[in-house]
Amino acid sequence: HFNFSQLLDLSCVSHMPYLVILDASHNEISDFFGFEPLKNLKEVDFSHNHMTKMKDLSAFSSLAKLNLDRILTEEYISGLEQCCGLTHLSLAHNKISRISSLDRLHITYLSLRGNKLERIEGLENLKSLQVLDLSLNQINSLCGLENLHLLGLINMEKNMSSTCIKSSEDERRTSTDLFFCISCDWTQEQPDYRLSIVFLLQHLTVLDQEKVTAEEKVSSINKYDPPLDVVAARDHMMHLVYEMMQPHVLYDSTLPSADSPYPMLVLTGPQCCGKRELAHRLCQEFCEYFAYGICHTTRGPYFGEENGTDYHFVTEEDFQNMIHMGKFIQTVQYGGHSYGLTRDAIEDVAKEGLACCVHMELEGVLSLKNSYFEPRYILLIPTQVEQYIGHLSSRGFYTPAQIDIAVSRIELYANTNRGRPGFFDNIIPCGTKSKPFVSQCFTMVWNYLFDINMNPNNTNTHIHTYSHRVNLHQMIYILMNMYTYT
Ligand SMILES: Nc1ncnc2c1ncn2[C@@H]1O[C@H](COP(=O)(O)OP(=O)(O)OP(=O)(O)O)[C@@H](O)[C@H]1O
Repeated sequence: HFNFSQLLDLSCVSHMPYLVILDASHNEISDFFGFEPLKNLKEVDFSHNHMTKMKDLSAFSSLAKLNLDRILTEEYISGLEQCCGLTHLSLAHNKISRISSLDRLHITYLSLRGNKLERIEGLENLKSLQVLDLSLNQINSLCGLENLHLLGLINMEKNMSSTCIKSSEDERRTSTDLFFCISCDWTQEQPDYRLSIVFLLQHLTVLDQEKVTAEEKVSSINKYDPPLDVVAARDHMMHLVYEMMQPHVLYDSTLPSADSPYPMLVLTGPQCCGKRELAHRLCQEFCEYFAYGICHTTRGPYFGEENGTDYHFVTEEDFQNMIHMGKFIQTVQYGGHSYGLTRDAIEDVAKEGLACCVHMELEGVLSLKNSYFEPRYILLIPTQVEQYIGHLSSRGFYTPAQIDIAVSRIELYANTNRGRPGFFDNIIPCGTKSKPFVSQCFTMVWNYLFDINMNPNNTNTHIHTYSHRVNLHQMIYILMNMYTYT
């Protein structure tokens, strides 16, 4: 183990074939002349020297650790790609503006601190990389690190302050896309600085020399890609708080009584699976039991839609005002628009002595499940994807991207049903080849109810003798169960 000082050349060590560790740091070495590669050399520290030209390193194939910090030269990485045993490489405080020729190495530790890097490139194939120091550069994006799954320690201190990544409207964010769509500022004073990096590099254990805590990991996920339950809990909490800030109003028709909650039916499933049409038809055909709960939306009406029938169409500003006035029970963002169900919409139906029937996406269901309402939930799930795509396309409203989102959400519903038994009270698989979704579902519902009401021999007629709420519950119960038998 040699340590020199004021050394000018390395010829003296060329004749030490068994040398394993060479520390030639902090000298005056400016060239490699006369230094022949040593077969057993494992660790070399050439840092803090004055080389203007680096020797071709291709002959140093046995090297495992190489320190080339502060050697003040620009073109020194030559033949590094041949050092296939290299695991630790330090190139700090040089003038590197581009990373190259490292991609075939199995490096686990890499320091590029204090260089002139503006972007991270050439590291994407360093799959074994565990520790990376990129501090003191001018980097403004983490793009290029997204596939380094073993990266546990990173130092990004003192990089350029600029907004690196623009936010995206696209809801289908893959983890790679997220590298582009999280808006973060690299100044460490920014509150989101750590969270955004911890989120993007989820295997990190140390960031900027500070341990990444479990709390930070959870907060970063909740911030940038929150699970649906978290979104729903926040939505519920927000509406609850705004409602509490308003003068107290007693919604007597929808308050749960001691023995039974207000009866409500929620049809859920991916966009355009037929739930809206089915809800309307149920409310028309069984108008003595159900009425449609009209949601609010900020999207514009499609051709043929009427304000106050399909939705209350409102501006984003009005929608926000309604949120602040504590009007909503739940709201969701879907396809870039806001949708929400107000307490008044349900109360209007309840005042007529009817059960409220609404349709909504899964996020709405999750939020509603946090409230004191206890609806029954029916999931309508397309079983034939091609037919479902055809159905979406034939409406002519949706872009291919919107169709892709709707189709991908079939899996979300199926997974929720698989993973949470009892989450949906019933499931209607829709989409046989011969009949469109809604007619098929409706015919099943209608025939069954018609049979109960009209057939004098039917023992189920006792539903009419119960109290009104119980009747309504019974009706919903029947709806739930008939699919189990058909
Ligand atoms: N209050 C709400 N909460 C959650 N989801 C809602 C709410 N109101 C509507 N939705 C859902 O938002 C999605 C988009 O609604 P929109 O009316 O724009 O869709 P659509 O293309 O007409 O499809 P659909 O026929 O399913 O309504 C639909 O799946 C709808 O059920």
